[in-house]
Amino acid sequence: MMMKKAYSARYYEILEERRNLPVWMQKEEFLKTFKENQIVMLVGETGCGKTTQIPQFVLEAIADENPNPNPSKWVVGCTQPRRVAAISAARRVAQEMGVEIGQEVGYSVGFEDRSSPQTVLKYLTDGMLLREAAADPLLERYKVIVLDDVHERSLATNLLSGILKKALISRPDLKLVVMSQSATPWFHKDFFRSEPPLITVPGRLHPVEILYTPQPAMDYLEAAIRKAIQIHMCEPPGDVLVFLTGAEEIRVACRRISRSLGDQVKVVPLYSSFLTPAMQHMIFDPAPHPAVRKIVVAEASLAIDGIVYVVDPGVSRQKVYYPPTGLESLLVSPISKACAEQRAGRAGRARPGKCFRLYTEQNFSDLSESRVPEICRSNLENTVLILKRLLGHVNLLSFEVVDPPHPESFMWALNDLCYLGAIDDEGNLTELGEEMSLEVLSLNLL
Ligand SMILES: Nc1ncnc2c1ncn2[C@@H]1O[C@H](COP(=O)(O)OP(=O)(O)OP(=O)(O)O)[C@@H](O)[C@H]1O
Repeated sequence: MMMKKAYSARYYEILEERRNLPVWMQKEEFLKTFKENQIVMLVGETGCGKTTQIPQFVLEAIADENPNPNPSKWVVGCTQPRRVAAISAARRVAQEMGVEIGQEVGYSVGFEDRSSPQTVLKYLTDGMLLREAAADPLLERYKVIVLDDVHERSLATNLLSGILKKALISRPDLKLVVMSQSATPWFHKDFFRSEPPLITVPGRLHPVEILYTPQPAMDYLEAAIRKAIQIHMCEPPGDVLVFLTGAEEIRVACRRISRSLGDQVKVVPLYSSFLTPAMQHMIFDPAPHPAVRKIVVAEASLAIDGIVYVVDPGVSRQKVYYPPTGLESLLVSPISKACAEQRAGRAGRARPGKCFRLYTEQNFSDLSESRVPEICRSNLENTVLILKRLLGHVNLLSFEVVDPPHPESFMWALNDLCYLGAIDDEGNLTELGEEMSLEVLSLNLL
């Protein structure tokens, strides 16, 4: 491949693990499809190897076609809706490729940029790529963009769909890979000029038994802590993944579980502001002894091996918009059925597992089918400010995105911004509008 150097024994060990991931079964099909098309769609279950392997296949395809590539012109950018996923994937892929993080493989999230002129594969949040598009709307420094986890329907990935749609027409040399865990509006044949090929990677999930509570838990934090302890006391060996909604709750739960079970378990918190390299080892490495059970308490999940039990309280912290006040807030809200199924799926990767839902079967049937796109849960005035700042004179009504808001809502947002003095009669940002857009950008996209 591209790093011409002697590899360590660990490199070959990891290579063996990688070759067992489901995406490797379709590597040749992917390489051929990628080489023959400008856009490729890929759908694959959690843990099949999308995030870590596909960008490396892309590097291989580019190297096949360009024997002397110029790193400053053919960077592969892989977006993630969450920081924790971008950092974790970059570190893992650097290890898999036997390179130092920040050199050939890097990441860029929030205020942290671990990339360099040598970087050929950069993991970044979708918000960071959107910011880069402000200065470089055709994304000239990228040869390939891999958009990951588009099923999450984040605002930034949605806005990137409009930017990429234009860039792909202006730059026939730019390529796009869109990856998802399930079918998404990206796959509708009308969004791009022609229908892109779709590669489906079959999962290898074992059956997962779903257990509901007879009554919904009144205090989901308390119920989740008790369930984790009970699983350890009553269930055969196997690691546990507990979903909670934020750093504070995760810290409380970790403390309480550790206090109750002591060194019979290894309790690991997983949230973005706490993802040090040492923490990452604790999350992915098996427990120090087979008799010790690993319990990961997470706000969002990564594909972690060895999980057999999942505790799902049925909620997550989500952006919610309340039109009468125009305010956006992060509220603990019910997840969708699709999200509940993905959470359950985390239990069945290694062997048959169990998912303990801390709510009733009726509560599950009442959940919405899939996640509401973030653009529909956001204050559109903020979205207009972001677009105006990033794209200048863009005609918002002709800016097509995969998950479009109602066209009239754009008009209302523009009217309100004019009324506030953030936009002038020609639709340009005023000085006040520039200031407001800067604030909105840093709050929404970092
Ligand atoms: N940071 C890491 N450290 C160790 N192993 C990892 C790490 N990240 C991923 N892996 C391994 O690679 C496998 C594939 O993970 P990957 O994130 O590529 O899957 P995925 O299909 O993208 O899953 P998802 O859709 O849930 O993101 C995991 O099951 C795990 O074995």
